[in-house]
Amino acid sequence: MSNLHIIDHPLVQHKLSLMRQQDCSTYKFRTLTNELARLMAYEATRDFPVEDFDMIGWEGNTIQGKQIKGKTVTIVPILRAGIGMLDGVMDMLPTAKISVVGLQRDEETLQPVPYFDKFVPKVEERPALIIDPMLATGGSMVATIDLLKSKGCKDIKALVIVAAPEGVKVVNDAHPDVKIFTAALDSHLNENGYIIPGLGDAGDKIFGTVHH
Ligand SMILES: O=P(O)(O)OC[C@H]1O[C@H](OP(=O)(O)OP(=O)(O)O)[C@H](O)[C@@H]1O
Ligand SMILES: O=c1cc[nH]c(=O)[nH]1
Ligand SMILES: [Mg+2]
Repeated sequence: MSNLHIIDHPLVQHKLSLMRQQDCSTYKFRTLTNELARLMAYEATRDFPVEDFDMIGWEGNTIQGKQIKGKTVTIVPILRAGIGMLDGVMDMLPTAKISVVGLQRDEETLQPVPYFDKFVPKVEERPALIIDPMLATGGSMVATIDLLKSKGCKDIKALVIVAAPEGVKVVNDAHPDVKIFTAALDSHLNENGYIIPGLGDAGDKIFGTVHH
């Protein structure tokens, strides 16, 4: 699986295991989602290009600094669950512009049903970082990448907390240029399209639309 990058940092793996536990509360799940998003954003931005620039240092002399090159990144949360990662990613990319895509997976067909999108100006000139905790069948991710490419985006990355092999293959086949960053490549999907071992329904856990 060529374009998959598993972030095996000890902090990431520790926090992910806490999220997998059955008694993880909404508060804990939400907090851990953001903590993981922060750490993973750090890794996913490792290959951002930098350029030198001249600046005035503390002595009043001209010194060389480094800055990220090109247009400011757009973060693309997939509603709802992607919102759970947004604060964490923005901690690392505080000037990012936010483009939003709303998709709801049909529980029977597992197909993503679009219900909202709003892109920032000049989205086609920006690197895009899609965020969603779950990559299951890959339908939602492919639909989001399709949308971004239809707007002219050329530099797209995906950041997911847990990925299923089925979904990684679907995304790689449809969009081999898109790098996927994940904390875990899990075993498989069950008959309802849930990732095993996975996290359960991430949107429900982040938004509290589930009973504990
Ligand atoms: O890879 P896929 O098979 O498309 O499944 C993954 C999608 O399903 C979940 O969202 P869901 O549709 O449940 O919406 P929610 O975030 O509002 O709960 C998840 O957050 C992904 O967006
Ligand atoms: O395992 C899964 C699959 C899709 N969406 C989720 O929230 N969890
Ligand atoms: Mg959900």
